[in-house]
Amino acid sequence: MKVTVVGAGAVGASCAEYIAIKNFASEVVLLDIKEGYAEGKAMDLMQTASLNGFDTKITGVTNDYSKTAGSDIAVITSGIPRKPGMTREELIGINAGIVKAVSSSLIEHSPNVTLIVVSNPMDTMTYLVHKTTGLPKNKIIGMGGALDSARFKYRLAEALEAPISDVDGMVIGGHSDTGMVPLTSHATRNSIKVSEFLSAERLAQVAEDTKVGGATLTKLLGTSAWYAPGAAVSALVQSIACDQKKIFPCSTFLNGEYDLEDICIGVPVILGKDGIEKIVDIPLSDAEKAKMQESAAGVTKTNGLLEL
Ligand SMILES: NC(=O)c1ccc[n+]([C@@H]2O[C@H](COP(=O)([O-])OP(=O)(O)OC[C@H]3O[C@@H](n4cnc5c(N)ncnc54)[C@H](O)[C@@H]3O)[C@@H](O)[C@H]2O)c1
Ligand SMILES: O=C(O)C[C@H](O)C(=O)O
Repeated sequence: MKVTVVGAGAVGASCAEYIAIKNFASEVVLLDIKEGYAEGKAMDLMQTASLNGFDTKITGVTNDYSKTAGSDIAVITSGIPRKPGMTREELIGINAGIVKAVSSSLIEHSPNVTLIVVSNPMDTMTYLVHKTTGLPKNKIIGMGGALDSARFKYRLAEALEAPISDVDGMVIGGHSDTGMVPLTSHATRNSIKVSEFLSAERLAQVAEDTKVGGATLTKLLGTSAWYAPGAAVSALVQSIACDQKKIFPCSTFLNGEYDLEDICIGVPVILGKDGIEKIVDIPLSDAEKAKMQESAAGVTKTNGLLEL
């Protein structure tokens, strides 16, 4: 199993590290445009192999796509992150050109690759890849919901004063400060609805804290987060590489599902060896349906800024 990660910055390196530590891929290629940067990150990571007990071979290259040839999965993290006070949508001007060029180069050398798009604004970047590459839609996956759901579980566990392993929950919709739809009515603590333990007000606070999870970290760190994003990407890569068929909310092209069309946005999917193997339709309340439509309107507005 060969995995390429484009962008050896904060998220790309974290993602490569988690993939290696989980020890399921034979090879990870890190590629960056900055001279020597990916080579340095790869060497540093390889020097953790004997300490962390993995055999994955990590190599770094400067913009040489021939070294990515034959990749089964590629992750696109190249582009700029936001600074405190910015929205993800403001990154479109620079990141659209980068994502378009990078996806085209990856596919040229690995025509059967499954692409995971991370660069922001992620739903729009996933749509861009869908519109410009000709890859089948099951092989184009936007990562956002897996991260947002992890943050939702963190906030739920905090409110419940429960261990995170006791908590389950999912966030669908657009990966934006206003567009996320945390499914509070579906969230559980060891199969008991969390509404049995938390007031409506406390649950609404959990949902709000979840939605601004990325912005909160960006304010604290001065740039956007990387550990949880890297871990979330590695979980998607593992589900595909090991054909685990796990359910994650991912941004995928919709053609009528969830009453939405011509958009990439986060919905639950089954991830296995064929990438997105199934979009899972779950019953939503009227309020959740309305939030999904509102979220989609926001993503569609951002998509309108693309030069396709
Ligand atoms: N979808 C999500 O959930 C999620 C989570 C975290 C970050 N992000 C996004 O991921 C992106 C990367 O974030 P980061 O914190 O790693 O940023 P970073 O600045 O640390 O790393 C980005 C890397 O991309 C490289 N790069 C730029 N143009 C390139 C090109 N054409 N080819 C190859 N490499 C190129 C840069 O040299 C840099 O090393 C940002 O757009 C950020 O908003 C998305
Ligand atoms: O918040 C960001 O800009 C980065 C990423 O989308 C995140 O949610 O951490």
